[in-house]
Amino acid sequence: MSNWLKEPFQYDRIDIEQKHQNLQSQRKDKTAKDWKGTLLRIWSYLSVYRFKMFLVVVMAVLSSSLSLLGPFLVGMAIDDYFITQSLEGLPSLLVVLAVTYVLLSLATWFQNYWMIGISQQTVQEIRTTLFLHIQRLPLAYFDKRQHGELMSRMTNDMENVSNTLNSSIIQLLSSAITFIGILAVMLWLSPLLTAVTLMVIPLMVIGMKWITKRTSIFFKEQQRHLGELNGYIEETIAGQAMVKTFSREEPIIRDFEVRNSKLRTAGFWAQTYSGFIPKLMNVLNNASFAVIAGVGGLLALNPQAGVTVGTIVIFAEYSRQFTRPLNDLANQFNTLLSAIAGAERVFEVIDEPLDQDKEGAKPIDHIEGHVQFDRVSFSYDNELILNDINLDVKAGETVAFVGPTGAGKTTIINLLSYFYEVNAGRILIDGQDTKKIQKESLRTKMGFVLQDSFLFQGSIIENIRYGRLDATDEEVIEAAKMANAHDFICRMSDGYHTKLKQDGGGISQGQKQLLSIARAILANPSILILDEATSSIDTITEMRIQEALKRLMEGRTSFMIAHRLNTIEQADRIFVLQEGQITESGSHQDLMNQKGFYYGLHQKLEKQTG
Ligand SMILES: Nc1ncnc2c1ncn2[C@@H]1O[C@H](COP(=O)(O)OP(=O)(O)OP(=O)(O)O)[C@@H](O)[C@H]1O
Repeated sequence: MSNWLKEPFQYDRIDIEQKHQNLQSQRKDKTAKDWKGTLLRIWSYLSVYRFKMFLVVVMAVLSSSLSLLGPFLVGMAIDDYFITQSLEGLPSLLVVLAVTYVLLSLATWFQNYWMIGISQQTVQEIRTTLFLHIQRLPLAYFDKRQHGELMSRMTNDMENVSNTLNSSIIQLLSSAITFIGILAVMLWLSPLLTAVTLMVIPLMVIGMKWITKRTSIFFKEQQRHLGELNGYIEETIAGQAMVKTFSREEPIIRDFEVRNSKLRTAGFWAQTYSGFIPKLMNVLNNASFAVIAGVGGLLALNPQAGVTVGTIVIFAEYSRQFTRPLNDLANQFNTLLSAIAGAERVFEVIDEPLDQDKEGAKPIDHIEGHVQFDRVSFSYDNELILNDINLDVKAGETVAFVGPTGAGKTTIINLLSYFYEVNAGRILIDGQDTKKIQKESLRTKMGFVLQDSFLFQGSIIENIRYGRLDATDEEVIEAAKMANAHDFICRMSDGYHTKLKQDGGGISQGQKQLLSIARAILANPSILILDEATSSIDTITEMRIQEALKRLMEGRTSFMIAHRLNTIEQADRIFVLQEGQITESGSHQDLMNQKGFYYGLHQKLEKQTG
C-alpha cells in the first residue's frame, strides 16, 4: 500500500504545544474580526500538509477536466459517427469515454480522501490547542464567561470549521476550475453560442440575490433562537432540583413552548426561501437548455456558423454543469463566512493570555508552611474586596476565618492558592514572595477540602487517586482509612471500583467530604485549605469528618473557613473578617473576652445548636 493511502495522521501533543507557542508569538499583530488574519492562521495549520494539499489541487484539476471531457466525447461521437453513420472508430471512443468516467471517479475519491484527512487532522490540532489552552487559563477568565458559551466554542464553532474544511474547500476549488474550464472550451467551440448560454447568468444572480437576502435574515434568526433555546434547556436541566422544589414546571414548559415556536417560525421561513434556490436553478437551466437548442438549431442550419449537432449537445450538457459551480460558489461562500467567524471565536480563546508564572519564578521543593500576608489588598474588578490585610501564620498552626457573607474569606483562600494576583502587598511562604515561586509547584504543596469538592465521573479509587496520581492502590486504601471513608466504600456495590456519576452523583454530601479528605491525605500537602460545608450533615458523619480532619491537619499549616462552633473553637487562632478587613484576631478565649463580633456570633450559634 502506498504511503499516501496509509493512515498517516498520528499526532503528537508535545508537537502541537510547540506549534501553539510559535503561533502565539506570531499572533500579536492580529486583531479580532480580522478575516484575512484568520484565514492565514488556518492556512498556517494546513500548510504543514503542503504536499498533500498540492495533490488535492492536482486531483481537483484532473476531476474537473475529466468532467469536461465526458460531454465533449459524446458530442464528438454524435458528429463523427452517428450523423455520418460510420461506426468504425466508435468502439474505441466508447472505451476512452468509459476510462474517462472511471478516472473521474478515482480522482474525485482521492481528492476527498486526502482533503478529509488534512482537515480532520487540522481540526484535531486546533481542538487540542484550544483544550490545552483552556486548561491553562487563569481562573479570572472563567469568572467573566458563561460556561455554555465556552462549550459552544469548543463544539459548535469547531464543528463549523471542520465541515468547511472537509467539503467547502474542495467544492470551491473544483467549482472555480470547472467554471473556467467550461468557459474556455465553450468560447473555443462557438463564441456566439457561449454568449447565448451566458445570458442566464444575470437572471441567476438577480434571483439568488433576492432569495439569499431573505434567507440570510431567517438563518441568522434561526441560529439565534436555537442558541437561546439550547441555553434555556441547559439551564432547566441543570436546575431541575430547583424547578421541582418551587413547582415551576408549568411556567417553564410554557416558556419553552414560546421559544420553540419562535425557532420553528424562523426555521420554516429559512427553509422555505432557501428551498426556492434549486427550483429557480431548474427553471433557469431548462430555459437556457431551450435557448441553446433553439439558437443552436438555427445556427446548425447555417454551415458557416460552425455549429454542429454535437456542439449543441456539448453546450446543453455544459450549461448544466456550468450553473452548478455557480450555485455551489454562492452556497459555499456563506458556509465559508460562518466558518471563518467560528474559527475567529476559537482563536480568540487561544489568544487569551495564560496563567503564567512571573519571570524568574522557580519551582519549590519543600515547604515548611510559614505563611504571611503583608499589607495585601485585592479587588476582582474595581471594588476593593480585601483592604490592607496582614497575617502571620506559623508552620503547623491552624487558623480559622469567620465573618459575614461576602466579607472576603474565600478571596483570602483564592489569593493564597495563587488563583488571582494581589493588587498590592505580598504573600510570603517560608519568607519567600509567592511571585518568585512557580504556581504549579506551589499548588502541589497545598491540599484542598472544599465545600463543593469536585468529584469526577469515574471510580472511587480514581477519584481519591486524583490527589496523587502515582499512588498505589494500598496507599489509596490507607488514605481512605485515615479519612474514615473505608467503611462506607466497602459497603458499596463494587467497593473501591464503584463508579460515581457526574460530579459525585450517587453518594451523600458527607461521603463526598470524606472522599475529598482522603484525596487531600494522599496528596500529603504542607498547607491545607478547608472550606467547611454549610449543609447539615448527620451527627455521626459529622463526627467522622471532624476526626478525619483532625488527622489530616496534624503537622500542617491549615486555613479554615469555619461555620461550626466546634471547628472554630479548635483553631489555634481565629481571624474575624468584616468588609475586607481583619477586625478581631486571637484564640477563642481571647475573642470571647473582647466581647466583639465573634462573641456575638458565638452566642448566636450556641443558641441555634441549643
Ligand atoms: N469571581 C469574582 N468576581 C467578582 N467578584 C467576586 C468574585 N468572587 C467574589 N466576589 C465578591 O467579592 C466579595 C467577597 O467574596 P468572598 O467569596 O470572598 O466572600 P466570603 O466571605 O467567602 O462569603 P461567603 O461566606 O458567603 O462564602 C463579595 O462581595 C463577592 O460578591
